[in-house]
Amino acid sequence: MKAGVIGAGAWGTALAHTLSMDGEAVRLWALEADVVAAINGDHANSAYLPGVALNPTIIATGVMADMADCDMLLIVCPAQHLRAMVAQTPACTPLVLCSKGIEAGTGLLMSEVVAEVRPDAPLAVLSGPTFAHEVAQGLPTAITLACSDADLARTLAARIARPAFRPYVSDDVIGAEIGGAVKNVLAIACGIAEGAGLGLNARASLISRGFAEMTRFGLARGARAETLSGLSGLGDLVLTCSSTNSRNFSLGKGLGEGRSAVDLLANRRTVAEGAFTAPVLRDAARSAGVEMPVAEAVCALLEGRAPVADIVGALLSRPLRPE
Ligand SMILES: NC(=O)C1=CN([C@@H]2O[C@H](COP(=O)(O)OP(=O)(O)OC[C@H]3O[C@@H](n4cnc5c(N)ncnc54)[C@H](O)[C@@H]3O)[C@@H](O)[C@H]2O)C=CC1
Ligand SMILES: O=C(CO)COP(=O)(O)O
Repeated sequence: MKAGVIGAGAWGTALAHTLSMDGEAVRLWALEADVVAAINGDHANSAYLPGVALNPTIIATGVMADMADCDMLLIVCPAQHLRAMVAQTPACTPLVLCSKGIEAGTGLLMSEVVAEVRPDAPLAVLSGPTFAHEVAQGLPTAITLACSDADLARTLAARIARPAFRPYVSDDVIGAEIGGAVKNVLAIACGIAEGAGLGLNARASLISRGFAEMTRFGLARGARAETLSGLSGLGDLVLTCSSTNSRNFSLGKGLGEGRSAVDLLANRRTVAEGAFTAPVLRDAARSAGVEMPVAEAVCALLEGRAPVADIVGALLSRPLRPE
């Protein structure tokens, strides 16, 4: 049996590379024929993960039926495509959800989408501080593997763990998902602060107040506080809010410099999930009665409703309140 990865963007490719490091066969499904050809022919994916010599035991395919003999499937497509992708996967294989986002139109987390599309599929969530290019280089990180079935969690953790890739098991699936989805929106906010030249104090304040928003929203959705302060929440928040290696942070930086979201998002091949999650998160928070002023501010800038200075000014002039 071999591991399967659905989605050959940066993260799917890095995961396939990591899982195949000991010569294990890994099957990688890619949407684009040129990506399939490059992985099989050149052992490279210059479109999404340039500069990495991929292990030759990764076999790419564009045919979903080829994934039927995999003993687990890591789902690593953009969140807004997860419903369509999961509907095509072979039945009864454990699914490990690696996408970070909330579905537009439904407000559903990825596990909730799978529960609709594939109600019988055993599922887990893999989420944490994992820039794809670092993981692909074999640099160390730790990550949350959340699954409501403790036996399956242990089995998957053992299957996925590598010397420099260390999963910690949790049974809080919702908590792990909310951390990964919300941190992308907050990374846009920190990028905005960077682009607008607001300084490192502003960034630290945004991380801290953003984490308070993540926690309020997570608790309202049934997440546990310790999951939100763990690898998939605070861990990934700190990573993504600190570096232009993050697509979300970079998008925010462009917004902070005064460029429009339409301009920044046009014709891009890679995904900045926070741009899609932000309005869904705002609406979900409003309907749950959860205050998320930083997420609201990100939406206002993405929608081009006011200049950066006005939006920052509005955030800073909110009524004073206890921490
Ligand atoms: N890049 C990273 O460091 C990490 C990314 N993730 C998450 O993994 C997910 C995938 O991100 P990346 O691998 O970075 O993608 P990417 O930004 O490198 O590439 C875009 C991906 O979207 C796919 N795509 C485009 N149109 C599609 C469609 N209509 N249907 C299905 N797939 C389509 C492309 O084939 C490609 O695989 C996202 O949810 C992201 O938040 C999670 C952890 C780390
Ligand atoms: O999720 C990530 C790291 O854990 C990647 O972040 P970006 O999608 O912002 O690049």
